[in-house]
Amino acid sequence: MADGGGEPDQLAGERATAQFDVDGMKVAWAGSRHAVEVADRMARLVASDPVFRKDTRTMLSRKELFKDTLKKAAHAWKRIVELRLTEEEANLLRLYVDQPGYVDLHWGMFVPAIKGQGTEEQQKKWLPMAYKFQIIGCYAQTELGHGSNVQGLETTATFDPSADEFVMHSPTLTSSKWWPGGLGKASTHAVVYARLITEGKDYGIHGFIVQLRSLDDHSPLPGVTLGDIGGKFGSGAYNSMDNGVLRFDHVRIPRDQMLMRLSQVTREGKYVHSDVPKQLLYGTMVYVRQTIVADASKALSRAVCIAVRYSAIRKQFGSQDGGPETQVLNYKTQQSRLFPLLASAYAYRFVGQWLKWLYTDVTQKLEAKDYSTLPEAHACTAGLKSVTTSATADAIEECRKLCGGHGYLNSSGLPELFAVYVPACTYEGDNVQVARFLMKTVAQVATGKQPVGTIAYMGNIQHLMQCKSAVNTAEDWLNPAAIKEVFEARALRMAVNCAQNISKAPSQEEGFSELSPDLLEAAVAHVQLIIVTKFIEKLQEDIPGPGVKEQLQKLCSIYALHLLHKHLGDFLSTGCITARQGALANELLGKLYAQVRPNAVALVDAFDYTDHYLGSVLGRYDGDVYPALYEEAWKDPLNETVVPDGYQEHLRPLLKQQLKLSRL
Ligand SMILES: CCCCCCCC/C=C\CCCC(=O)SCCNC(=O)CCNC(=O)[C@H](O)C(C)(C)COP(=O)(O)OP(=O)(O)OC[C@H]1O[C@@H](n2cnc3c(N)ncnc32)[C@H](O)[C@@H]1OP(=O)(O)O
Ligand SMILES: Cc1cc2nc3c(=O)[nH]c(=O)nc-3n(C[C@H](O)[C@H](O)[C@H](O)COP(=O)(O)OP(=O)(O)OC[C@H]3O[C@@H](n4cnc5c(N)ncnc54)[C@H](O)[C@@H]3O)c2cc1C
Repeated sequence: MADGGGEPDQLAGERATAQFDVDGMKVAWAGSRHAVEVADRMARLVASDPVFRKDTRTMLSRKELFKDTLKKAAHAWKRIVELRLTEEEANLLRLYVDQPGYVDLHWGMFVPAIKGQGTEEQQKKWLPMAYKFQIIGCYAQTELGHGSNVQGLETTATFDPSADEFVMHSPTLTSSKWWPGGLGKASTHAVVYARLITEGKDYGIHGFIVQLRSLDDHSPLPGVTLGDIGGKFGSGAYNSMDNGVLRFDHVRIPRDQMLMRLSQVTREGKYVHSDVPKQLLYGTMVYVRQTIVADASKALSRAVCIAVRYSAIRKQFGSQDGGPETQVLNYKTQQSRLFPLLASAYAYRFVGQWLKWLYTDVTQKLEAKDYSTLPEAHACTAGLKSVTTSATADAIEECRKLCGGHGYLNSSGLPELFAVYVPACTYEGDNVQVARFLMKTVAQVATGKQPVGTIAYMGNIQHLMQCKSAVNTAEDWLNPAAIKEVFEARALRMAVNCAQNISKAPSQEEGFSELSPDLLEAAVAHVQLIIVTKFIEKLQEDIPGPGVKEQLQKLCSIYALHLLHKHLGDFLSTGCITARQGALANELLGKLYAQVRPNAVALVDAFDYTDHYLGSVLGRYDGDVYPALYEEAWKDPLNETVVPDGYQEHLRPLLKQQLKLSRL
């Protein structure tokens, strides 16, 4: 036992009860043995480097934090170059540095925008500079007055044939670019989205590469107004990012800085649109949404890892005679709140891996001019992004509550994790854009067209509209086919209900508007079906390691059945299950929680996170929580002096005055 009552042995005991091979689970989580090895190596590289320390980050002022972010980004780049890291290694190194900054947008959006929307010539010119950090780029789309509605953007790019240049201009206050990460202080360039005007006609939104700052002294170029938009939610957290404001006053750029893969403006000013679908303009968003889904499982698994380990250490009640108290992880309520989140972390991990595959597949098809899978990719990325981010933000907050009072301390890591994570619900849109896609599919199914991919189940409409679940015992819910059938039936029936109600409206648009809350629920049901299905499909793969597949089967059942329990109203009102079957699902959930209990700590160990990356005294691998909490407290700047600053001015006179009054 450690000094002060911490119980490091407690976690060793927990690890000893695991009924599966943790190394095997690490492989299942990471995707391959190679992925485990690289991630482990990069995590340790970061953890052992003093420049990447982050334990006092929440105590820094905004300016100190931003400078620290610049230092870490530069140091990370130095290490990447010195060690000749591969792209995979470099991405992981940045992940483990774990501090949002301009590099995220440079690699995550600026480079992909040029790759996706630039011609070969433009890529040849700009990408080598971006790859070597000779220029730093951001993605400047959102404006003060327009975020979700991209077609409503006001910034103009007017072609001037006499000079062969575009004139970039911000005509109103609301047209100021507002929010782009990295824009405020770091970026030298941006991909700017603006209305293209040529020959007096407005051709809508297009992308342009614009230099913003001097490459000599970093000052804004003439006609460019730039700055940071101000402090954001939480101490530290996303304030390491310089989200910025940008205004143009008739700034000129050469014609060839319009991204011209989708459409071109000729030397004479003629607008030409190629045969590429115009929605490819939104391709960078599809790419980044796919990465945001993968990030959801990372953020969620971190929170769950902290909450599970701490719940195994923390003891409350249970002894009337001075004997040991009960680990809070043994309480059924703690399990019923925590284990669905543990299962969700695994579910999001696997759906994220699948989404990455889907994105790669679509990209290859696009190269071959096959655009058929683009609508599905758009619907899946937008839908999964929206559902996984909002569930993850809620889950991090739930993990904080599950850690009681100590979860509210910065040293728990949870407040910062929440504050950094929660904007993911907002950026890249919070609407589940999948609903229109579903309504189109329902209409197509009615004409006899057979849907494919994630909407293939809709082709089974005859069966799914009238089937009744055959579940008769709690254990029947362990059958993946039984789960899949009710999730498919629920999603389809909700979508068909919406389509029928829309058809009764005076016009389709009015129907869409009136029914948008129902459409959102139908979209969520469809997205949850995708996540459940991808988890089930994962279990059909060869998963080596004693007991690994069995644990994943339990987690898959927990993930699906907790959704069924949470959305019981949907399943009952659409007639997919009976109230008794709902109760049986809940009965099985209780049994599954008991089976996961001895494996819980090992299941979070399989995420393979270093203490540095977790950044939490409550989630420490060794479980030595109390001495660490105690030690952390003394690091607070308030404890630098025993008597606080301000005592002489504000406390002493007050206390003296009270003394005088009491003597009266
Ligand atoms: C190393 C990697 C690290 C990466 C980590 C990076 C993290 C960085 C952190 C933060 C980054 C944040 C960046 C941003 O926030 S950038 C700004 C994002 N902005 C948005 O998300 C705006 C949201 N709005 C939308 O998405 C809009 O709905 C819209 C799609 C733009 C609407 O456009 P529009 O009005 O033209 O379109 P419609 O809705 O009418 O749709 C027309 C048809 O097009 C189809 N569609 C829409 N989008 C797409 C797409 N992306 N791909 C394919 N098809 C698309 C749509 O379904 C309609 O089809 P239909 O057949 O019905 O006509
Ligand atoms: C931390 C952070 C980083 C960002 N980084 C970038 C960046 O790098 N580059 C960039 O260009 N942008 C960036 N953004 C901007 C971001 O993409 C937008 O904030 C986002 O797209 C939402 O737009 P909005 O803020 O205008 O919200 P709004 O669209 O004003 O949304 C407000 C509310 O209205 C609802 N709403 C909007 N339209 C509809 C509709 N048609 N039907 C129903 N409800 C609707 C929304 O759901 C929401 O509830 C960032 C934002 C944040 C918070």
